Amino acid sequence: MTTSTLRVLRPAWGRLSLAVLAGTGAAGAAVALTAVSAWLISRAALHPPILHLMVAIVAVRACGLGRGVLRYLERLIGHDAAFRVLAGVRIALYRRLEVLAPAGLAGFRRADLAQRLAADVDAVLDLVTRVLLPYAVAAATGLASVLVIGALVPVAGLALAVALLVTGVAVPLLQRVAARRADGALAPLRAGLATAVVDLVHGLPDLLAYQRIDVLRDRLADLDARLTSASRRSAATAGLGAAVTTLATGAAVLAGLLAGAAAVRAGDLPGELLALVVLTPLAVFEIAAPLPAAAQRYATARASLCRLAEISAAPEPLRSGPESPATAAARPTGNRVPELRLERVTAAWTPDRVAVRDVDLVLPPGARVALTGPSGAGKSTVAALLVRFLDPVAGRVTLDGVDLRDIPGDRVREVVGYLPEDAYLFDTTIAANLRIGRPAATDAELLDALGQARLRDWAASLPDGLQTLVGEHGMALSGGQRRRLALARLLLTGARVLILDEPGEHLDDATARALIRDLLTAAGDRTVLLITHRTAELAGLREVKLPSAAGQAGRPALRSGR
Ligand SMILES: Nc1ncnc2c1ncn2[C@@H]1O[C@H](COP(=O)(O)OP(=O)(O)OP(=O)(O)O)[C@@H](O)[C@H]1O
Repeated sequence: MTTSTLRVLRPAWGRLSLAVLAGTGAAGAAVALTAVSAWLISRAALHPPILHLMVAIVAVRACGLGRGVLRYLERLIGHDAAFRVLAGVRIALYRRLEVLAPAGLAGFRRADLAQRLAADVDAVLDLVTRVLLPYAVAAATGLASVLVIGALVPVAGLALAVALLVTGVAVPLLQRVAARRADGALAPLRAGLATAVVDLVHGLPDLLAYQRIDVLRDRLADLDARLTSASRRSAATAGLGAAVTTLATGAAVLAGLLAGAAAVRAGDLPGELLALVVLTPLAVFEIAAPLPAAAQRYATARASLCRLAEISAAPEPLRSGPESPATAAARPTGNRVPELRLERVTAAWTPDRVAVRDVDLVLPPGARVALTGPSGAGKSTVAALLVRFLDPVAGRVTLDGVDLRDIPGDRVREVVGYLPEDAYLFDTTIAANLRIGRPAATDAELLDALGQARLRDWAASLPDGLQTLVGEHGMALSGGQRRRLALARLLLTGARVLILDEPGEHLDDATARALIRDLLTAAGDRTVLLITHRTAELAGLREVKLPSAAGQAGRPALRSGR
């Protein structure tokens, strides 16, 4: 097991040990049941007084009952431990996502990320219940059985030990060599397939319109073929493992029979113990048989853990650390509208590409500024810098003179609110979507915010009012209603600076103008930075223009907005 695997399991060691103990007890009871039964049948054939058999009869009953009870306990405790490990991994991962999003996740595709968060995390469950527990239980039971059989007939004990080593160690190693690439490729191939399917679902209308569905279908078919081939190779090695295990079982039983019979003939073993020596390996192999499959699952689970480790190892996009008391005291709180500044800021989402270069921008308290520029100039990047989704690689962003890098991101976003271009509406009610802005808001406050975004009459006209469901991505609403609802949510946050990224996008000119007018009115004394490329929306705003991306590369410094 790798150190990262051990680290994942660490929080549940106590419960895992208990589960191993119960599992070993259950497996031991199963083996003992076979062994004692074999002895009992043989001994009974000699018609001894019934009292000579009483202990064995009670032992058979105890083993039969104990096996069920201990097995139940193993399942209960083992799954409890597994779910605790799973919860720990999930929480750690979500905490990491919180730190990384959005800039640190730029290198991950969404469907792939979803696959990592779902299927790869679930692999942890397999690791505990189908790898660790079977191996630990089989090792303990196998060792005890080898010792008992070996004490009776050393050669039979040795044969059992060799057969168990073949099943539990040699076969998995051989399988690993044979299916190394296949097992490791399964998780990434599944993720690739998920990404392609999500692409297909999202792009279906366009592909149908262009009659190019074959493009994605071919890609899906190719991925599917590779996944099938990897699964087939993986299944073939699993089948081979099962065959070798069956052979090893047969060999151990045969060796037990031959060596046992020789021992009986030599007078070294009472005849009634021969059945025990011969049949016990069968019971042991029932416990050892799943080991090759467990080892194979370990290979898949390890690939999944590696994919999770990639998320943990992704570099943090923002400088983190505790906020100093001086910064906490200096940063604006309450209703005061602060000043925001970008000073010669250069920023990049990925190390190889600068998104904005040497940008200066001042947003005095209460300012109304329109940030314009051609597509790709970096307007949304400036917004991301102002809400500390991204830190500059050069220059600095300040809030009332305090460098944003010294203020935790969520504290910045209490003051600076952001309405992204594609503001997300959750598939729930209007009220629940609004309360993301202010969880404790009363219905009256929600209605007030809707009123500021000019949606109050519409909401009042709905049969379910605030409890109306907005549908997936807010699809039950019109484009304008979606934007206004997102604006109402932003207004609820109490942020004193509002960054609005293309709020009129995809709306007709008249609707867009009406929306901008309404939001500027709703903004009151707050600072507003409106990102737009529509000159129709500029009325009454001071314009700050970003040059094109090509222009920034050629001309390093941009001075504007003072
Ligand atoms: N979340 C992100 N992850 C990675 N790169 C990004 C991200 N957002 C923007 N970029 C990159 O930063 C550069 C500037 O893009 P940005 O979206 O800031 O420009 P823009 O002026 O807002 O464009 P548009 O008007 O088309 O929305 C582009 O090269 C873009 O690919």
